[in-house]
Amino acid sequence: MVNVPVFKSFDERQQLAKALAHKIANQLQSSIDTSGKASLLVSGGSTPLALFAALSEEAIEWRKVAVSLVDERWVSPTHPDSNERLVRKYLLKNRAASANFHGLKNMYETPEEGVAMAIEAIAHMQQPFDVVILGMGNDGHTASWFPCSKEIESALSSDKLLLAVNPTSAPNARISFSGNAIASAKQVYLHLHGDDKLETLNKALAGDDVYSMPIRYILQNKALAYDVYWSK
Ligand SMILES: O=C(O)[C@H](O)[C@@H](O)[C@H](O)[C@H](O)COP(=O)(O)O
Repeated sequence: MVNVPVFKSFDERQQLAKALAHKIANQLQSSIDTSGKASLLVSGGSTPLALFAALSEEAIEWRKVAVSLVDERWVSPTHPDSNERLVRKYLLKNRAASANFHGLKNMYETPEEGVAMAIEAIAHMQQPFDVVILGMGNDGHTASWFPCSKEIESALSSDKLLLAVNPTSAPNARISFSGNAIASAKQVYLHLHGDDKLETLNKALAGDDVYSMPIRYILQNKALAYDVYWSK
């Protein structure tokens, strides 16, 4: 089945946040109604904060939802750069406080040493993942698939769920779900704000080299159900 991505644009971030939160909540609840549970992977960064707040208010059976991160900076969960810290602060509150969060950071010094334990930490989440929320950098990275990293080829070809990535253009070593793991999801949302990200998206759509703009791995995947939600 070839997916025809939907592109939805909004004048206000809040409008996007409410609409996308409602859509995601409905998808999670319908998975719960069918299989008794649901799984959600979220990205970090600055874009998703309003979406997390809106999602946290959605009245679904959050105690049956497993939440983890598309990628994580290999820093303490209390560090300002931690995505776990961001999710605990902005998403896992209100009704979503009862969701089951599975962080990726563990006690190992490096993500290379910690990846096996991180895979164990998310092993019981329902797969394929029901919903994955991706952001994008203006270098065309998504997740931690950084074009500057030496691991970019394995990030997009590995059959492992998670791998360590060491970007040179962004702080912190990271751990990230692989291209295959994300592309197997039932639904992916690419969540973007601002004209700069729209310009980057159009540049990515106009070319085909996935290693220079890894977001293309998602955009070119005809079997993957992904929609783009963008606001000014
Ligand atoms: O850990 C991260 O930073 C994210 O997973 C990363 O892929 C993010 O989505 C983009 O870098 C966009 O970040 P902004 O939303 O801050 O522009």
